[in-house]
Amino acid sequence: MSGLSARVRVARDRFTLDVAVEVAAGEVVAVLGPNGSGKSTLLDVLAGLLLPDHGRVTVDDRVLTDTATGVRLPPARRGVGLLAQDALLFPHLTALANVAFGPRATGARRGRADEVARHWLAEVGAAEFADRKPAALSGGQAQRVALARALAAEPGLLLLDEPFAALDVDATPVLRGVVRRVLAATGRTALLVTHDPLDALALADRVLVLTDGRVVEDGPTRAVLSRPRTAFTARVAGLNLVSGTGDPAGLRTPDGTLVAAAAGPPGEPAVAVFRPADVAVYTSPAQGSPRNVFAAVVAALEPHGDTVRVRAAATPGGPAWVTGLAADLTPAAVADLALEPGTPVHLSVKAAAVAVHPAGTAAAG
Ligand SMILES: Nc1ncnc2c1ncn2[C@@H]1O[C@H](COP(=O)(O)OP(=O)(O)OP(=O)(O)O)[C@@H](O)[C@H]1O
Repeated sequence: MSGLSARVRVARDRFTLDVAVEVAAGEVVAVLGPNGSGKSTLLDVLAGLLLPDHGRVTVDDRVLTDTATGVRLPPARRGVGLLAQDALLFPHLTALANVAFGPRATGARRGRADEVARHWLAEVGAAEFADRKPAALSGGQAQRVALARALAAEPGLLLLDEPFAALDVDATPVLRGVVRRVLAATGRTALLVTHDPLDALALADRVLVLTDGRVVEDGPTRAVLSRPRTAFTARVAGLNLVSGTGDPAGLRTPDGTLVAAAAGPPGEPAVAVFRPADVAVYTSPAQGSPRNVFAAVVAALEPHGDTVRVRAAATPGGPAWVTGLAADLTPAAVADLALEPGTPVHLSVKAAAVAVHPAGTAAAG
């Protein structure tokens, strides 16, 4: 098929990556996953830096790796471009020469290579930096040049490995906008590894979630992030998620707790999802309209924009699914309640704020 088709198995002592990944021509797929889930291992295999134990990787029907037939094209001959966290430009070359390097290496004459480089520098809004060396570029400017360099090689597959992770907060949205525009304009097939759900929402058509070397979620970006099936996806999407079984009154957890909500799919695996902003925190049990109240202890207090995100942990002997739930409070409320790690609390969320979705078998994550 055109685009990327990869079946990859890499076995290590305590970790096995075993995935099949298809990215249609022109599609952008984001790969999310906890630390150690295998994202870098997957990218290394696609880039040709790591030979899988078993696997086959094709881009636009060209075989790049095939362990069955012994094919292993080296990184430079795969037609796979990489934009990493750091720009990794040649320090002694100008931005123009950095971008022209790829076309030169594949045989273009100097004048033609410079022309191609100027085109791509203009595409990423970096034309004015053409004569500067990397030391005279900001992080965001250097990343633009690195993106131009990756695109100048006309890669059949573009790998974006946490491309904004090393940038200032101000530079990230600007570069994200540049990447978005360029991906749309050039129709590149791309795989994006990121920790930021905003990157996935802004750039990717589809999201894959890796956990322990397996794909546990795969679907359109918005659907996966707004209807997460695993606790990890819910966490990155900034949502609370509780797994259990659908019930006419909401969701029943394995320990028998009812999470009240509009009806769930009766008897089927399901997840209850609610936003941290909809969770109230009390130091004594709350009363009132139909609401859920879960006993917990404060695990951590994290700054989160204008609010404080209260991370909860299970009470001793209490149900484990409470661990990781989040509530967003104002700093004043945190002070009023005298919350600190270890404080026993009650988390309260109205049934109307809880959505129950059918879940795949990965719901326990
Ligand atoms: N060179 C290596 N040799 C042995 N084990 C490794 C090596 N590189 C990674 N691992 C292990 O393989 C597993 C997957 O690691 P990988 O770096 O692919 O995860 P990741 O999802 O990219 O994580 P992160 O988000 O932290 O970058 C981990 O258990 C890791 O400790």
